[in-house]
Amino acid sequence: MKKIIIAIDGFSSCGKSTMAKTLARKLGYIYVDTGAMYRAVTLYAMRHQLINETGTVDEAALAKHMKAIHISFKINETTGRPDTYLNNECVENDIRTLAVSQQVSHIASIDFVREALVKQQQAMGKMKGIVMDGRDIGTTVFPQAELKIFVKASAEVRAQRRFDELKAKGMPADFNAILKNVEERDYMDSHREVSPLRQADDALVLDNSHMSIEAQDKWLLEQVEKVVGTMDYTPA
Ligand SMILES: Nc1ncnc2c1ncn2[C@@H]1O[C@H](COP(=O)(O)OP(=O)(O)O)[C@@H](O)[C@H]1O
Ligand SMILES: Nc1ccn([C@@H]2O[C@H](COP(=O)(O)OP(=O)(O)O)[C@@H](O)[C@H]2O)c(=O)n1
Repeated sequence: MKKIIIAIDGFSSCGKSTMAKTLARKLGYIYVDTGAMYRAVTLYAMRHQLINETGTVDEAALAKHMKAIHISFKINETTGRPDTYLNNECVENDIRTLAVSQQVSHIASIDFVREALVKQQQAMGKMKGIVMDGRDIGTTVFPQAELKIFVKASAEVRAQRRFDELKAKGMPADFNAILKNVEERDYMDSHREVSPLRQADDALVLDNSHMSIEAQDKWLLEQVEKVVGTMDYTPA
């Protein structure tokens, strides 16, 4: 069966990874969360004091450290989903904290960081059969992707979803702080010089503000089927 590249981009916390994971499982594709990669580099920079509280990065020092930063994904046997590893340490929860969210867009605006991660992402998609989510997948990583989706939802809806998620995990959560972070990251990600977040010209737009997870999964699968024809997949 023809394998394709599926690029899912959009604003922070709108459900990209939720839909990408489910779709990849249904199709038997590889799933890559590129946000987790930027978050892992950020965690490394924080742990090594390469970024200060206001988001100023010691770029010369970080550049030297880049070769020592190895990011990988391993399937978690309990959740069935990929966990993020930084130099062989599982950092799946550490990279999801608000502290990392508040710093990540600074790290993600640095050209040499993007260059290194984009190279790894492109290598992962060489064989196709991949669903990748992020900010620049349809524009920079895989401009040739056969299917591109751009997801949006109101900032309040997105902050509420993130708040509920952190609460459910028993992690600290403050709605106003999350909303502020979501809005600040949207701005920084859309206004940076290198690969800013923008909708690819040939992307399909999905506003899921008032859409259930089930409905968005169904919609997404329909878009895949339009591209590759009816597929033989295992329903989740
Ligand atoms: N359509 C939806 N309706 C309600 N909640 C959703 C929907 N899609 C995703 N979510 C929830 O929103 C939160 C953020 O989703 P996530 O996939 O992590 O977003 P992103 O990858 O865009 O940052 C998760 O807790 C997820 O379960
Ligand atoms: N392809 C990507 C993915 C993420 N990022 C950066 O990484 C941050 C975290 O991404 P994420 O997808 O984990 O963010 P959430 O939407 O899950 O909150 C984003 O706010 C961007 O600054 C990026 O620049 N390019």
